[in-house]
Amino acid sequence: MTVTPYMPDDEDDEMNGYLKIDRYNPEMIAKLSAHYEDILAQIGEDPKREGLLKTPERIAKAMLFLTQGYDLDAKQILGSALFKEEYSQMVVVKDIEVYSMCEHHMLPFFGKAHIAYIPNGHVVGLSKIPRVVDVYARRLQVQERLTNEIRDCIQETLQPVGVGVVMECRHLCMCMRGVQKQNSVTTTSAFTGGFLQEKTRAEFLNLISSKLS
Ligand SMILES: Nc1nc2c(ncn2[C@@H]2O[C@H](COP(=O)(O)OP(=O)(O)OP(=O)(O)O)[C@@H](O)[C@H]2O)c(=O)[nH]1
Ligand SMILES: [Zn+2]
Repeated sequence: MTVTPYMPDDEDDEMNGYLKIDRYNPEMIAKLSAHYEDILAQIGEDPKREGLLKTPERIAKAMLFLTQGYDLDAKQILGSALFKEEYSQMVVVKDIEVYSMCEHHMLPFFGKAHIAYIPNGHVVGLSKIPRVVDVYARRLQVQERLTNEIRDCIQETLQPVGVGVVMECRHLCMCMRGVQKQNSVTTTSAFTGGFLQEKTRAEFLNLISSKLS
């Protein structure tokens, strides 16, 4: 079996050491592929039929991608782009797409994260906020822990006046199986510092509910 090693698609990633290429090494992919081949047989498929020949390897690569957060350091990523700046109002990055997998069924849950902080002498490079979301989302998760981990990472690294995180997700384990509710959305939130005050929290919630046309 030929295995193509994963390469970061962005030089910046490589330079910052975000991705440890070892995660995608051929030995690891081959080991995982063997397990998935076995699973295909166990569920009643024929792993030797043409359409499935490369499937174990594809799943192995997909799973390594979807769980790459275990090899990434969110605090290091966030801390790599802090800029001294006297801006003291709320910074909000909203509608960040989130794709994660629930730790109970390993089925996807997905939706949006809305994140705000009030700087305390430093601002962070904006792209680092969605990167932090991805680091924690690309692990086996529950939505509540994911929400708290994002909050704690920003609070501890940036030490801002406060952090607010709101997440809205659909869980496929509740849609495709089990209770089979297609439209339910779960909202979680986590706050620190200034966001524990009603006025600040209301400003954040108001900003994330407004639509840009
Ligand atoms: N709190 C929380 N629960 C989650 C999350 N993702 C999935 N779950 C729930 O985890 C629970 C696992 O419950 P179990 O009774 O052990 O598993 P189950 O028999 O598959 O449950 P059903 O989904 O009700 O069929 C289910 O209620 C899921 O809806 C999450 O992010 N947060
Ligand atoms: Zn689940």
